Amino acid sequence: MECHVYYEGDDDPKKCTARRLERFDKATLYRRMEQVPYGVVLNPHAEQALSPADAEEGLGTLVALDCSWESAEAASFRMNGVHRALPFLVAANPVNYGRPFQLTTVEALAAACCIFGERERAAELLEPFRWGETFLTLNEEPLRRYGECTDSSDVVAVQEDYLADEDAEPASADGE
Ligand SMILES: C[S@@+](CC[C@H](N)C(=O)[O-])C[C@H]1O[C@@H](n2cnc3c(N)ncnc32)[C@H](O)[C@@H]1O
Repeated sequence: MECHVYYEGDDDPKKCTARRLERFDKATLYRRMEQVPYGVVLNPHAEQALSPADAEEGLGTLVALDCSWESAEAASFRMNGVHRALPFLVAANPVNYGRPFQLTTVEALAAACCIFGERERAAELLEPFRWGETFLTLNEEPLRRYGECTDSSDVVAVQEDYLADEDAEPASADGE
């Protein structure tokens, strides 16, 4: 799976996972939008959830936008391709550990590889990050279940299980 990143460059360069991916030759970064190839665009604002059915649509290419979360509004995702949101998964990076949906660029690319059945590629992307393996272990079950789905509506149905657990947690804590 080829990994491409449109690099906005407005986030802390020391913590930027896309720059580290480029340094380790695991993804290609672009400073100009028109240079970014067509593919499955990982876009948290997309209406449809990513599923194994999208693997062929993207022609073996994944695209992410690396920018700060402040500037990651819907209008920033102008890349050419099939736009998909990742379903419920939690971050393992130290900045957002345990937070659902807001993944780093490398976590998002690795999650998409797993959903497309390319777990080895996911592990390879995460290898330069000390918390990389934790992302795969923390999300092992949902990633496996999403990867077994047929289409986006299946993925959303599986996601409901995890969202229901999230809702239940504060209620049980309060319910003493
Ligand atoms: C907003 S940037 C933040 C990058 C961070 N500065 C870093 O160093 O990795 C994260 C990118 O990963 C992808 N991404 C993260 N969470 C996602 C989700 N829930 N659905 C789809 N794409 C997601 C998007 O391309 C998003 O723009």
